[in-house]
Amino acid sequence: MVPPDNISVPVADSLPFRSRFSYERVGSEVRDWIALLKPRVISLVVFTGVIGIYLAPERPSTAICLISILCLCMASGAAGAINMWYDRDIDIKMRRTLTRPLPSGRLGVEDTLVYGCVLSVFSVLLMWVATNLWAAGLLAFSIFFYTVIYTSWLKRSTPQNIVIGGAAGAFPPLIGWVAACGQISWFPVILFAIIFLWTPPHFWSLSLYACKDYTRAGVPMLPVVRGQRYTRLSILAYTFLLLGVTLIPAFLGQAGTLYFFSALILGLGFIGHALRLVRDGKGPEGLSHTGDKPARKAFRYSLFYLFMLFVSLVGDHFWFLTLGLSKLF
Ligand code: HEM
Ligand SMILES: CC(C)=CCC/C(C)=C/CC/C(C)=C/COP(=O)(O)OP(=O)(O)O
Repeated sequence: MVPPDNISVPVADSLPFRSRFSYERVGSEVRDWIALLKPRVISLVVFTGVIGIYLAPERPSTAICLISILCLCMASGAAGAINMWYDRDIDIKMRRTLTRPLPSGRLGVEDTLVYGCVLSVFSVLLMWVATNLWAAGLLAFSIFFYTVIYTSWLKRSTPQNIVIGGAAGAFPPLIGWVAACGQISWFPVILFAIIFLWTPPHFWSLSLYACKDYTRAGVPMLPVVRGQRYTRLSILAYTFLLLGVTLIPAFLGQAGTLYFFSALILGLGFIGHALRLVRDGKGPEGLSHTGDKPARKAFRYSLFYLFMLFVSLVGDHFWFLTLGLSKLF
């Protein structure tokens, strides 16, 4: 529509649509909306959920499996967006998070909250319609746990924040299992326990090299409150606990030889990284005397570890089903 002569319009608005439209701008805005979902975190979260679906005793139709995976993706992304909405005041103080869409002002604060809430509600309702009320309830609870219990309460109030808050990220295999078969058993509960115990060494490795960020933002992460040495020893303690718990499925006959040896080797590798962190903390106040490298390596290893551990569960399951080989114990 052509504006009447006596009304002045901003130059950009008076341009024809084609000149105002910029693929680059739209592209970077889409990238920002995706970044709000923490896509790389989603990839591992959803992977553990997929394994929960795969290992369940009953397998629903492919369509239901795909919808359940989509719901897990949307829910964990939505929780990530609400986390970024709530944390925008501290994200602006940390180098690692400064360039996120909200601290850098590229996306609107209210738009982000609406986006996170709409996706959350939609993912839970869709899970309910497509699978069952238990799976939808667990999905809703994990969003609540991550956004309300961890983000708005524990994260800023206690150095044990991620020990308790880690439960949120441990739910996906349980959710996948319940979505697939509508019931619960010990096996997915052990998978929950594995991710629950994996979260502290995963996060504390990162917090060792991001400690200055957390100090600046006033977030009471373990190395800020209890120091580097205590954090390094805590990582070591959790890697031992983790190794013990990962071997349980083999002892209970829920997994066999392939899984047992994979869990053992991967677990010893994690303990190795933790020991290196303890030995490395010989600088002043338990700081590393060789720089950030060992902590960065331990963090990267934590991601590789969880991925490979769940791959080995599937491999092991497949091995038994197709080759009929006997179990270890
Ligand atoms: C409350 C529990 C957890 C905390 C506090 C935590 C913390 C973090 C932090 C601070 C980062 C760095 C993110 C960044 O630089 O943007 C990160 C990265 C990551 N986390 Fe976690 N995490 C938790 C649970 C999990 C869970 C359960 C998973 C998956 C099963 C996971 C998977 C990942 C992945 C894949 C990355 C790498 C992302 C990248 O490369 O950008 N995390 N985590
Ligand atoms: C199904 C479902 C809802 C799953 C939730 C998955 C979940 C809890 C993942 C946790 C991932 C994560 C990066 C936490 C860090 O938050 P942070 O605020 O400490 O880290 P940041 O400083 O990078 O934002």
